[in-house]
Amino acid sequence: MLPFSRVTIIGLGLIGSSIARAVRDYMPTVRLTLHDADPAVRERVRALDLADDVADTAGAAVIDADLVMLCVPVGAMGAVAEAIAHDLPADAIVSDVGGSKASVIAALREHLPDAVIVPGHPVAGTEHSGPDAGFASLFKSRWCILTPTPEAPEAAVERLRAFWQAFGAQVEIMDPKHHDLVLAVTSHVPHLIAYTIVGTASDLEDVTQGEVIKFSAGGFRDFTRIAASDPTMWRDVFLNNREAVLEVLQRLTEDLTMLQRAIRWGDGDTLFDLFTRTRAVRRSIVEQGQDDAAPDFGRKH
Ligand SMILES: NC(=O)c1ccc[n+]([C@@H]2O[C@H](COP(=O)([O-])OP(=O)(O)OC[C@H]3O[C@@H](n4cnc5c(N)ncnc54)[C@H](O)[C@@H]3O)[C@@H](O)[C@H]2O)c1
Ligand SMILES: O=C(O)C(=O)C[C@]1(C(=O)O)C=C[C@@H](O)C=C1
Repeated sequence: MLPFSRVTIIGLGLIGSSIARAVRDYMPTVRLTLHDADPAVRERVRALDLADDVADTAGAAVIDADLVMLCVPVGAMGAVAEAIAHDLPADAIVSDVGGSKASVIAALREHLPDAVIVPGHPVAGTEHSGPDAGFASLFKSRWCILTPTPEAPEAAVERLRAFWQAFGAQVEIMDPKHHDLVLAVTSHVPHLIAYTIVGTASDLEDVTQGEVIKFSAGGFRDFTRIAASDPTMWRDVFLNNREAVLEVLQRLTEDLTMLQRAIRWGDGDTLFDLFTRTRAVRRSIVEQGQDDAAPDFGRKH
């Protein structure tokens, strides 16, 4: 049995269009309605034939939905919730895919005080954005974290679990604040480091007359992939997960200072011990089959 029969997706970039494609592939009988605030995106989505209907307003998109999935940048979640509040059916479940959770939950709750809300976050993505970047297999063998509020009925959480599992995702339930701390460590601060190192190298390019970019080796290239990620999405993530990101950054700064001291004083043991420990972390990830660094992240299979 399908968990939902009338799905609406709002926001049709990488994640929204990937979910639309996955619904088409894995749940072909579901009635799928889409909406994006950008008329050019709506036009493109119509041309790609991703849905039964592409609505011009958020309200019209949700009118008969049993699942409404919000796939906009986290800073826009509140505005979308406000835009659908009047037309949302009383028995519809509202979910989202935002990369931070506590502030999104507060924004959704403010505008939809009586709705059933089951927030989520598929931990899967690429550095690309827009409706052409999506692909149906994006969520296969990846985690999707659900962060339901205490008042969310268990049956609603289970329907969301079934929805993501149908796309091949593994579902984990987590407290929203804990989610925000974990993702600050595993995703948000790593992105900030990539943005920083690529920015610094680009500034240094003037000094080295282009050689930093020209002779960039594999390590730097890997950072440039991450640093090409969508500026709006990531601006919103940092503004909306401020506390957890600042906490992790404080710890990182202390560790960097410790490494700086080790290099200054020729303390090779400290460097060697750290690099040995981090190599073991990488090897255990690979052994657990979670290494997806090798494939092309822009893959469309
Ligand atoms: N990109 C990733 O790797 C990734 C992974 C997991 C979760 N997420 C989350 O998914 C969400 C979307 O990210 P994305 O990568 O698909 O972004 P994207 O830039 O590819 O697409 C976002 C879309 O939302 C639309 N939009 C913006 N404001 C809107 C509004 N008020 N009403 C309707 N549409 C609006 C934009 O026009 C755009 O088409 C974000 O919350 C992000 O944190 C992203
Ligand atoms: O692989 C990438 O390009 C990603 O950045 C994906 C990634 C991540 O950091 O793992 C990015 C943001 C998300 O909210 C979830 C997944």
